[in-house]
Order: sequence, then structure tokens, then C-alpha cells
Amino acid sequence: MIPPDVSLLLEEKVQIVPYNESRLILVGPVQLPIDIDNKIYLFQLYCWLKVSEGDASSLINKAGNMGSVLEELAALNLAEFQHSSVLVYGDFQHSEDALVRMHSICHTGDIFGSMRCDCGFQLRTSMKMMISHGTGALFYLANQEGRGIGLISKAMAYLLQEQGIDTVDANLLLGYSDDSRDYTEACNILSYLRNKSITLITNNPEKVKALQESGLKITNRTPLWADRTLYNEKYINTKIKRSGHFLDGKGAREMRHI
Ligand SMILES: Nc1nc2c(ncn2[C@@H]2O[C@H](COP(=O)(O)OP(=O)(O)OP(=O)(O)O)[C@@H](O)[C@H]2O)c(=O)[nH]1
Repeated sequence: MIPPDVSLLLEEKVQIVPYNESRLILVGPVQLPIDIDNKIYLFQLYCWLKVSEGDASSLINKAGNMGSVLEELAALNLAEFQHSSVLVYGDFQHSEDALVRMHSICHTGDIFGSMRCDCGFQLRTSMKMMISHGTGALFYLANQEGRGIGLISKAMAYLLQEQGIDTVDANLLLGYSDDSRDYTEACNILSYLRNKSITLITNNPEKVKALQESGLKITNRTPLWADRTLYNEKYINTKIKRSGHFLDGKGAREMRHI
């Protein structure tokens, strides 16, 4: 039994957001002091979890009673679920213009700092851009490893790439599509945090399209290219030549009207 004062303490910071037949349990804001270039900046973390009828039917049907929600969550093996998050900086809800990055998880680049891709650079740089801009939100999408194919499959795709096959063909040869990411969950959370339009940080036209189809209001886009290195050159060239990434602003960060 969860003590009532614990339920009370969490009541305002645990939201249940309707999402089709499921629910998104949204927890936050949690204060995170983050060291960026030897200076500490305060970000606010929200994380969420999709819970379906099969996982916790009473949670779905009896939303509202925090004590029973917490008990049901404790009974689930939550570490086995995919948890995504969003890191918010500044007055994200009210500011006229806010930067948003929808960042797909990259175990190799974000965590281990692999230079085979530009993901780690984009993750860190987008946080700095939000600080300079005054506000923004960095979504970290946990079910989008390898553009939606998962880590094991991305590792196999990497093995094919070591034999000279490019990123797109490696996915296709393994029986996957090149990009199977879905942004609707993240867009739901975004509209919960802010309903004004945003400036999206991306070089990827398909991402802009997919997000607009998911209901996101995007006014501007700002590019974010890493420098080419010996290790990422082929990956970046493939993005431009085969995936149609915008070439504009390479190296620069000016905004583009959508
Ligand atoms: N399948 C596959 N996925 C990769 C590879 N390298 C990085 N990724 C994944 O690609 C995703 C990042 O997507 P990208 O297509 O590089 O970039 P994008 O997010 O679509 O475009 P930007 O918004 O401009 O960064 C992350 O989920 C990475 O795990 C690779 O070689 N093969």
C-alpha cells in the first residue's frame, strides 16, 4: 500500500495522458543540473511510458486515483519497457519561439561517443543551441534505435557497412525499411507541454514531413550538421545522396521558414 502522503506528493507531477487505446504516464518536471562546457544549466526532465490495457487494465480504466496508479506501476517490471524522455530548457510553454529536437536514440553515438555517426554531436550541440536561444525541448526517443530497427539489427547493419554497403541498403538487405520511426507519441507529449508552433532542429525532410503529419506545428527549421570526419563521411554522404537530407546551412545554423 502506497502511503497517502506519498501519493499526494506525486499527484501534480504524474500525469496520465490519453493516447489512443493506451495511456502515456508522464512524470515531471524533475530538476536536472547539467554541466555543459564547465557551466551548470538547469533543465527539467519529463519522462513517459506507454501503458496498454494488457499491462495494466485498471490503470487504463480507473485513471485518476494516484494511489492505485502507483501500485499498478510498482507491480510492472518497468525496466523492461521503453522509456522516452524530454529535456526542457527555459519557459518552453509560453515563449514565442522554441527550439525542438526530436532525437532518435543512438546507443553507439550518444552513449559511447562513436564517430561512425553524427548523433552524439547533434545531441550535445542541440542542448547548447537551446541554451543560447533561451528555450527549447530535446526529445530522446527510446524506441527509435537505428531509425526504428533496434540495436541488434543496427549492429548487423554496421557489419554489412564494414563490407562497403551503405546505410540505406544495409537496412533494406536485412529486411527492414530504411526508416520506420513514428513520432505520434512524442507529438502528444509536446502538445501537452506547449501548443504554440516551434522551430525544429533537423536536416531531415522526411522527419519534418512525419512530424507535420503527426500534428506538429513547425514554423521554422534549423539545420545541424557535424563536421565530416574519416569515420562519418560515408554516413553523411549517404544521408545527402540517398535519404535526401537538406544540404543547406551545412556548418551554419541559420533558420529556414517551412
Ligand atoms: N540503421 C542505421 N541506423 C543508424 C546508423 N547510424 C545511426 N543510426 C541511427 O539513426 C538515427 C538517427 O537518425 P539519422 O537519420 O542519422 O538522422 P535524423 O535524425 O533522421 O536526421 P537529423 O534530424 O537531421 O539528425 C539514430 O536512431 C541512430 O541510432 C546506421 O548506420 N544504420
